[in-house]
Amino acid sequence: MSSTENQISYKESAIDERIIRAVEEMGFENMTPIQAQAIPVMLEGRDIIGQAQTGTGKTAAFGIPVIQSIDVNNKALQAIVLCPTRELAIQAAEEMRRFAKYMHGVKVLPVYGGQDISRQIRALSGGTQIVVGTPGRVMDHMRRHTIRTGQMKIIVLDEADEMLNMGFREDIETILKDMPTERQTALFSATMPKPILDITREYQKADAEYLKMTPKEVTIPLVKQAYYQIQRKDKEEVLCRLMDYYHPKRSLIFCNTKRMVDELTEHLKDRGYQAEGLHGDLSQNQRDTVMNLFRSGRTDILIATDVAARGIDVDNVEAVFNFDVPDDIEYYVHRIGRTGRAGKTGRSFTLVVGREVFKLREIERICHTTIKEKSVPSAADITSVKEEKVLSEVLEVMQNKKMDKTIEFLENKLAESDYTALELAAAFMKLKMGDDIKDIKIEKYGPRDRGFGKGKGKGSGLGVRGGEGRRRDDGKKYDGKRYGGGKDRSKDKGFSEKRFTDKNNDKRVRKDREAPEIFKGREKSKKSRREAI
Ligand SMILES: Nc1ncnc2c1ncn2[C@@H]1O[C@H](COP(=O)(O)OP(=O)(O)OP(=O)(O)O)[C@@H](O)[C@H]1O
Ligand SMILES: [Mg+2]
Repeated sequence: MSSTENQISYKESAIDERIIRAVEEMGFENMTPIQAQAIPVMLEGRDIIGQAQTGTGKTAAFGIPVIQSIDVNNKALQAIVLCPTRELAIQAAEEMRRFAKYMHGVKVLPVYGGQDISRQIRALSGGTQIVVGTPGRVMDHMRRHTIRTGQMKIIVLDEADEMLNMGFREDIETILKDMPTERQTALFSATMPKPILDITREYQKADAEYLKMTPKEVTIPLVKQAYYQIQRKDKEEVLCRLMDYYHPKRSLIFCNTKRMVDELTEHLKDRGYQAEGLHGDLSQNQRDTVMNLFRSGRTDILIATDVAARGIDVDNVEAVFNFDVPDDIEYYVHRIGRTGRAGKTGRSFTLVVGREVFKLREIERICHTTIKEKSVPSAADITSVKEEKVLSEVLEVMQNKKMDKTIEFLENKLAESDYTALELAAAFMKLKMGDDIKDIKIEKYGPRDRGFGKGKGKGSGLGVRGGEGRRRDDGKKYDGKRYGGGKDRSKDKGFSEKRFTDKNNDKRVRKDREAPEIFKGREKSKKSRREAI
């Protein structure tokens, strides 16, 4: 992790030595800031809201104290961690199991929709003390009395803002009501929009600690952010050029709809890229297979809807592409946060068509970040990058392989031909480089877009956020009305300016304004778009 002054090692903390042993084996040396601040508070048994940038170790910030709080002699369920997606539940459960490696007798179980329930029931009856699950499936088990909350001590809401926003609010309330009132409630996320922060007060004790580790900049500075102003028809071409130019080790590409994910996956596969798609319409098995392929590196490009935006931690994701500009600012933050994790650097690329540039300006303004406009690499740029790459591979072969026999063979062949050795080398390079890159000219604007995107945008109304139609893990539709306690949603308009600011420090007054022309009609289309995720 990035070094800061006053680093605290795990050894200096009140963490159980068996957990420290496991954590050190995982290669962690010093606590990240959120861990250093949150772990002591949680070990004291106090309620907490932990807000820290993406990839800064929030899982350990709650995972370690949850494990330490378990009474190993008690086989009853003692803690629940709720996550918005199945993939995240599996991931968080796995990380917690690693922390608990030497805490013999602690049992952690992931529980999520789409998985055989009878198998889960058997596992639950075998003395599981910590459940990590999606709200829908946890509720299901509560109804069946296969999860009993009577002896629960801690509940953690990972990606709390997302879960409360997505329409899990009722489920979460039901789960909380079922738990002993003396329980400890912890909420974590990289983003905590103010309306959500207000809601959280209902769930926590009055002395709850709000730890905000996010400086002004909500996005992680380790991610170099760029955008490309292009025409819709060139999106695929530009994406491929960027991948060829930067050739990231592993990439995550986000689209706004399931359909787009499928189309783009096909397109990239046709062009010879190793890509897999992930979205909510796939079966659990398919989702698991795709995630495993990506995690193991057998596929280096994952194309996904926002199901993969929150919390997913895959090593060496060097680039995140927003094939579509996300609808919500939070999603921009979480999507690009799949890279630049645990102190590593990363890049993000956002493809912007026409007036979408105003959305980007809004994101920049609210996140206090800079997204640099860049021009698309030309066919010549990519060719020279490819040439350099092939040449460096060739040089490696020259240094490391015995070539006497091959040289002899080529000498004989050349002697019989009119070709020079240089021509032969050039032909081999061509062969290795594949087809010539089409020299299509990429224009910034189409005839209808001309004149947009120049100068600073006036704001987009992007802060108008809705949960309408967003789909949940269990396939039910989200009920936007639940958000904000069923209040009139129009009141939520424009909270964006304040969403990332500390309540006490926020002196700014938001000028009321209407969404510019371009985003009128957005409300209408939002529902159908969300349903397609
Ligand atoms: N102290 C540490 N030292 C080194 N690596 C760490 C440390 N703590 C956590 N990590 C690693 O950092 C990565 C990111 O951690 P984690 O997934 O918990 O981030 P997060 O804050 O929850 O991010 P997000 O907001 O995206 O969910 C993981 O691979 C984790 O194993
Ligand atoms: Mg996380």
